[in-house]
This record gives sequence, C-alpha cells and structure tokens, in this order.
Amino acid sequence: MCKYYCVHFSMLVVATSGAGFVLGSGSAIDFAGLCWTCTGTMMVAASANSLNQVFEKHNDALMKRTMRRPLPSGRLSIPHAAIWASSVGIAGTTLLAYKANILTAGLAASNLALYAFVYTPLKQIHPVNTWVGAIVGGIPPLLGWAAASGQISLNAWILPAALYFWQLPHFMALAYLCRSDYAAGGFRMLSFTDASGRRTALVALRNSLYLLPLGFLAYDWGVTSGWFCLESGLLTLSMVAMAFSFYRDRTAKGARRMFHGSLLYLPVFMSGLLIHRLTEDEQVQKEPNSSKLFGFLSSENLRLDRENDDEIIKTRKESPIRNHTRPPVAYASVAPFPFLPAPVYADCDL
Ligand SMILES: CC(C)=CCC/C(C)=C/CC/C(C)=C/COP(=O)(O)OP(=O)(O)O
Repeated sequence: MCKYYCVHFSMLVVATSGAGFVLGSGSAIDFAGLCWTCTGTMMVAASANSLNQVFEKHNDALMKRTMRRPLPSGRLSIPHAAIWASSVGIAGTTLLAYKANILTAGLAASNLALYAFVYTPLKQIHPVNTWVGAIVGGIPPLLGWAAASGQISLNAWILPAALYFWQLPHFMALAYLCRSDYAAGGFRMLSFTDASGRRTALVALRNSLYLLPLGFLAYDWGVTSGWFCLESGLLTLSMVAMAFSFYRDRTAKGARRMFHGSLLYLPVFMSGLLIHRLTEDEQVQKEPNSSKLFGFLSSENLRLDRENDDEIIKTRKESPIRNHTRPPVAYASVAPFPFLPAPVYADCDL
C-alpha cells in the first residue's frame, strides 16, 4: 500500500538558508540581501537536484517512488535537463557571488559538487551515502549566515548541526519504509543489509540524542535566549521518544511515526531559533560572560576576554562591514561543501 508524499526539499533548503541569513544578521535584517540569498540558493539547489536526476535516470525508472519524474517518464530529455542544470547552477552561483559574497558562492558551488558528484554516485556504492547526504543538507544555513555576515563563526554551526543530525532519523525512517524500492533502484541504503531494522533504528535514535545539546549551545553561544534552550530540549525529547519507539517497534508503523514526527520537528525547531534569536546588541551585552561551557574561566582570561570584547565592539562600530559574530572563536573556514535541496518524493508506505 503506497501513498505518495512529496517532501519539497528544495523549499526546505531555501527556508534553512533564509533562517541562516536571519540568524547571521545583526539587529537589522537586510531583506533585499535575504531575497537574493534565497534566490541564489534556490537556483543552485535546483541545479544540484537536476544533475542528481540526470545521473539517476535509470535508477529512478526502477523505483515506484521516482518513476514518474520528468526524465524516467520521458517528459524531458537528458540534454535538456543537463543544459538547464548547468545554466541555473552557473547563474545562481554568480548571483550569490555578486549579491552576497565569494564565500557564499563558493559554499554553494562546493555543496552542489558534493551532492551531484560525491553523494549521488555513492548512493549506489555504500550506505555511508546517507551521512554524506546529511552534510549536504546541513550546509544551506551556513550559506545564509555567510551571506549575512561575510564569515562563518562557531555559533553559525547550530542550525547546520541540527539539520545534519535531524536528517539521519528522517532518512533512516524513509529508507526503512522504502527499503524494497531502494533495493529495486540499486541504491545501497543501510536498511538494505539490516533486515531486522535494528541498526537503522539505532542510528535514528543516536542522532536524535545528538540533537539534545543544541538548544543549550544556541543559548550558551549567544545565538538565542534561554527560552530556546528549554523549548528545544522539550521538542527534542519528543523526537528522541519517537526514535526510541521506532527502535522498540521496528515496523512500518513505527518508522512512519518517526518520519512524520521528523517532518514536524524541523519547522518548529527553526521557528524557535528565529523567535528567540538575540540581536547584535543583545549578543554584545551577553558576551562578556558568554560560553559558560567553553569559556576559560580564569580571572586573567576573563579580563583579556573583556578587553578583546571592547576591541571587537570598537572595530564593529568603525567597520562598514557587518560583523555580527564573535570573531575569536574560529572561522571554520571556507569549507568546500555547498548545499542543494533535493525534492524527496516518497512513494512508499509513509
Ligand atoms: C545550495 C545547495 C547546492 C543546496 C543543496 C541541498 C540539498 C540537495 C540537499 C539534499 C539533501 C539530500 C541528501 C536529499 C536526498 O537526495 P536523494 O538523491 O537521496 O533524493 P532522491 O532519492 O529523491 O533522488
């Protein structure tokens, strides 16, 4: 009994990139910048999705979930799709480079490459593909943050981490429900070699547990107020409970509950982050005492820290470039993963 669900991953990718932009903004959100960033992300994501479908045309034709897509159903030719993918990818990356910055464009292009040229072939080679795919899905908020602030600091990683850990239970539930379909398409998912579903459910449970500290870290690193810590803790406990129940009840019903619960989790988590986000001024007020977890608490370090904060505030005031995050912590770099949203059409027992 297959129902057909369309999970519009592209829209999700754009939403996460937009959320990253807002979180990486200071007190005032640059709405034009937000629109350009979302448009550029959507274009690069569309390119990545199209390339994925070009490369998987024959596999998609073998799966109930995907056989009605434009390429396997013959509504679109491969050259047509490839020309579209290249043009929209180049245009989206160029748009991000001009309207945001090179860092954002580089992240987008690298994520496209990771998705289309690493993740996509890996799906037919090894179950590790799901973890690589989770990296791809985690990058879009980083794009948004980089577009808003011109940099990637430690606290930019909260939403990407949430997306990474969230995707594992989400895709494990999907892979469990669609395991015969994936096998027919020639994809090597973990659920394929895990007849009892135990390992699949354990991965879902473990990664749901990894989501637990993120609310506290968002608070501790000055991204949100303490309310988010509380709300995200409660929300994540319900995700953990669903994953645990899937582990105990490894049936289509348990997997379906996990899948639908994960669909609800992400928008609520992101809304909480946005509602409780701290503006630049609020962050500056919090910073002298910040990071109870990672701050080095000797009085000498605190004194140096305050001096550093004063210097940062002075620099921010003088600089025309918006620099919203606390610089010392680590510029986790111009890491080469871009993101793209891929529509996931679930045609299984969801
Ligand atoms: C800016 C930019 C490049 C963003 C990319 C974001 C992106 C593509 C996220 C997709 C995440 C993912 C692993 C989806 C599943 O793809 P799948 O191939 O398993 O889906 P399918 O089986 O439905 O084809």
